[in-house]
Amino acid sequence: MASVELRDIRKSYGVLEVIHGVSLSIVEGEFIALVGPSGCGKSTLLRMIAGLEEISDGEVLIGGKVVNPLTPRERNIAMVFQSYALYPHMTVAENMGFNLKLSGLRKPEIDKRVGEAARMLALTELLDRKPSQLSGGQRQRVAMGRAIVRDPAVFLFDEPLSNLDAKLRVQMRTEIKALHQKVATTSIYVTHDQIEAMTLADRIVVLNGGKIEQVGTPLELYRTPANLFVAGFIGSPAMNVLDGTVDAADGEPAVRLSDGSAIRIAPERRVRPGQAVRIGLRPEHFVAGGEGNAIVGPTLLVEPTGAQTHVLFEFAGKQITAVVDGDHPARHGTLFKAAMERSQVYVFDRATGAAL
Ligand SMILES: Nc1ncnc2c1ncn2[C@@H]1O[C@H](COP(=O)(O)OP(=O)(O)OP(=O)(O)O)[C@@H](O)[C@H]1O
Repeated sequence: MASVELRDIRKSYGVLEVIHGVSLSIVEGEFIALVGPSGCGKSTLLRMIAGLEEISDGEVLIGGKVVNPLTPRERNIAMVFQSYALYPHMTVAENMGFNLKLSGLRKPEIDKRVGEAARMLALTELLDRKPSQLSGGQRQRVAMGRAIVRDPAVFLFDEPLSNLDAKLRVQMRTEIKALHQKVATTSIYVTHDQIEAMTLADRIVVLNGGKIEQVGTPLELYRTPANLFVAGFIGSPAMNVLDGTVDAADGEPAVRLSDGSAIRIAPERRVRPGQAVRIGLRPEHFVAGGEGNAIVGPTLLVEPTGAQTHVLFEFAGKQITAVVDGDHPARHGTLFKAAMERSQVYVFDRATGAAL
């Protein structure tokens, strides 16, 4: 287990800089998720920590020691990829122990470590099978087992679950979390799935265009996003965004929307009259049919998911999503009214996107 520190890391391919100075301190045993849209630099950053990609500028420290000149093997990290990269001609046990064999460990020690990891991952019964005789989830568990047996200082995961079907992803997510609770090895996990990041991580790093937008616990990012980008990225279904201008309604601070209606906002928002803003309304914060701070429009689509129903309705020329109780009687074509607490109306500067 070790701390990881990134100090003003940069990466350029030729003249093109794709990572623009990333600094981050990860404490021992922490589980960090790196999230962001495709091409934002998640994998590049992870590969630089792993030593698989040269660092153009800045320093990576593992356990307080600068590792820039070290090879991946010397960094004592283990990486789990999306493709399991198992050797097809070897058994599960041989796959898991292969790296230990390469590093000269004796057979009794290898067997002991493989046995322990197999127990932890429920692979004991499968140790004599070949990868072709395993399901996708089992293969991914073997790939994790191969990482665990090395007892590395840091685990790096690059979208390890993206080849699995939806149900298995959820199951494996739980297993990874349980595993981290057992072994508590410092982990850095790249995903573009914000639910995966929210459920697994102690802290999430939101990357955009090679820069960090915000670092925080899952709930910090959900409740107090630093800007519109983070607000739109964290939370599912995504936050609804409407343009407006800061005004007052009945003497209270409000945002006037394009259709002329006013949505009241919390008095502590740092806004000035006339300021061009965007408000953010989370689908799950709406109260269907509620009075007061509400928007109304025709229902376009009703999507039952079981416990909850997603209602898409039109307001001010935009499609708005509301999450309501599964038994809500919303119907296509009827008017849908959605109210919200003023404390739950997020406000962002329209020019900079910064939370106000
Ligand atoms: N070998 C390379 N040469 C030039 N540009 C590259 C190279 N590898 C990656 N890039 C660029 O660097 C940027 C970051 O890529 P990276 O693969 O790290 O993104 P990512 O966030 O992991 O994306 P995804 O979620 O799609 O895997 C992208 O703009 C990509 O086009």
